[in-house]
Amino acid sequence: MSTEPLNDAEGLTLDHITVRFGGLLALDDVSLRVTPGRTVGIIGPNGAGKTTLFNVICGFVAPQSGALTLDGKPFRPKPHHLTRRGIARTLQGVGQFNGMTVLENVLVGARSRKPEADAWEALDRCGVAEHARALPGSLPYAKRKRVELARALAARPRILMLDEPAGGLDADEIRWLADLIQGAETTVLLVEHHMELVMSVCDEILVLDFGKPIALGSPAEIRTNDKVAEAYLGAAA
Ligand SMILES: Nc1ncnc2c1ncn2[C@@H]1O[C@H](COP(=O)(O)OP(=O)(O)OP(=O)(O)O)[C@@H](O)[C@H]1O
Repeated sequence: MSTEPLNDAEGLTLDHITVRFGGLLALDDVSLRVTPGRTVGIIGPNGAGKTTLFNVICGFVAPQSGALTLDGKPFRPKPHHLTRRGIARTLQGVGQFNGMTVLENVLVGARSRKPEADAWEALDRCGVAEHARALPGSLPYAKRKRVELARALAARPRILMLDEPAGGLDADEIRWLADLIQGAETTVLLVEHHMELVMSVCDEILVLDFGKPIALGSPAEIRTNDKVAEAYLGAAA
């Protein structure tokens, strides 16, 4: 894996990121370039550092060393500025405000001068427009996951970060999700345990193990990588 300094190309780069929580090395010198339009998977066993990596990109966790760039410029992410910078993230689970309707929840994500139009378009795209006036808590789990996706899409992000979007979904819903990701006209960062989904939608996959990047490559390369088999796929088998 390359340890060359990353140049100032378009897109998001993480350059030698290290995060420690006390004595625990959660991310150990992780570099990644996310080129616009690509779908990049981040996989690894439980505790490998995937969520921490997402939290660094979102500004929830500040790395002890390393740097990020966005479109070639230094990027010091702040959670409340993310959508303004073109980044939207779904949360694990469903994470909605229960006192608000589905539409109101999705409007929280919308940022343009026409938030209603963006919210309705996102609801439509996720197949949940008919539930716009419902309270999220009245919907089945899979529909609530779609609402969570719609909330992120309503921001019209350039970079869509999906945190375990397949968790708790059945095979039909996962197929629908795969189609949505493949049809997305944005860069997608995907943290996911569902290997079939990751392998089918990603252009490139970063594998972490105990915070260390152990492989970076196409799905075919990752499938046949011995270190990955040992660290992750073997463990899941
Ligand atoms: N705020 C924190 N304080 C202390 N330790 C933390 C904190 N956040 C994460 N960790 C630890 O850092 C390591 C990486 O955690 P992280 O949640 O990033 O892993 P993950 O790959 O997302 O795991 P999972 O697949 O289970 O979600 C784990 O050992 C975790 O316990």
